[in-house]
Amino acid sequence: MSLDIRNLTVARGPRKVIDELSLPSFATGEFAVIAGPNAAGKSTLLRAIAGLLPSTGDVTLDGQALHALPRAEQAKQVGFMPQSLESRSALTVLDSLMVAMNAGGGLAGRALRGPAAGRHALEVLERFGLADLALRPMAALSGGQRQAVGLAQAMIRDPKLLLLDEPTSALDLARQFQLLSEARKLAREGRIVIAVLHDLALAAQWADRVVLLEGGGLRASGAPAEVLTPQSLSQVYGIDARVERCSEGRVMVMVDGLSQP
Ligand SMILES: Nc1ncnc2c1ncn2[C@@H]1O[C@H](COP(=O)(O)OP(=O)(O)OP(=O)(O)O)[C@@H](O)[C@H]1O
Repeated sequence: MSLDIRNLTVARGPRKVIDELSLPSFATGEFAVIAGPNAAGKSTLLRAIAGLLPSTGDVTLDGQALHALPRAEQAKQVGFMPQSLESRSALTVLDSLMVAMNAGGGLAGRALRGPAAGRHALEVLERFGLADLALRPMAALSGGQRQAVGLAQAMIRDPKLLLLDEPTSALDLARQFQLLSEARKLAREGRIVIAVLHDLALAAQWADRVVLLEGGGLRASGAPAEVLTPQSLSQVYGIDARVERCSEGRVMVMVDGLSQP
């Protein structure tokens, strides 16, 4: 399976935020991270791939034009975990998963309501270590708990393509580790997983590939050690940074200051 993005253009208001963007293909098993400064267009790109924002150009999954599929079919192929953590919902965590399961027509070939649906939702919560939260209202969760539930919601239909928008922003160090190792595992099981991350140390540690965006365009794409260099960080973020190479090909990024204008 591959995800191909060619000549993607996305406008927000009157302005083209992403203009004719093409990316190297993403392949099954891959965990890719999209990085870049604030307002680079990372969330816009992710939402456009998910079909949540109108776009022109080609987004194909396994050669199939993703956005030409009926909405329910798109929702089965693509799981999207949004950045926003707000929830005033009185729904329980378990109910919120059932809603996610049935949105856009539900899971193909499964009993969608009643005990079978509840069992499926519980299995997914168990997989992510969240079964204890099943009966808690969404509004009564901490930001980090809500973010962890967001991953379970995005995974409820077992999508082939999983898109995560800043999935670790509210998580403590242990849960960041847990979520990113889970994200990589989900990729290795036969999916494509793409996450927006600001933390370049986490990107370097976990990603197979880093896609660096700047001003809605592609600045670099490749293995973390190729993409995260002092030169590229200076050009894209305007920082003086050291990039240290550690064991297992990992890199560590240390920011010493802002580049001189
Ligand atoms: N709803 C909107 N209406 C108009 N412009 C928007 C809207 N949302 C985002 N934009 C603009 O689109 C551009 C890209 O925003 P986007 O949220 O995709 O960036 P980002 O790289 O995800 O940023 P951040 O790291 O700050 O979350 C920005 O210039 C932003 O102001």
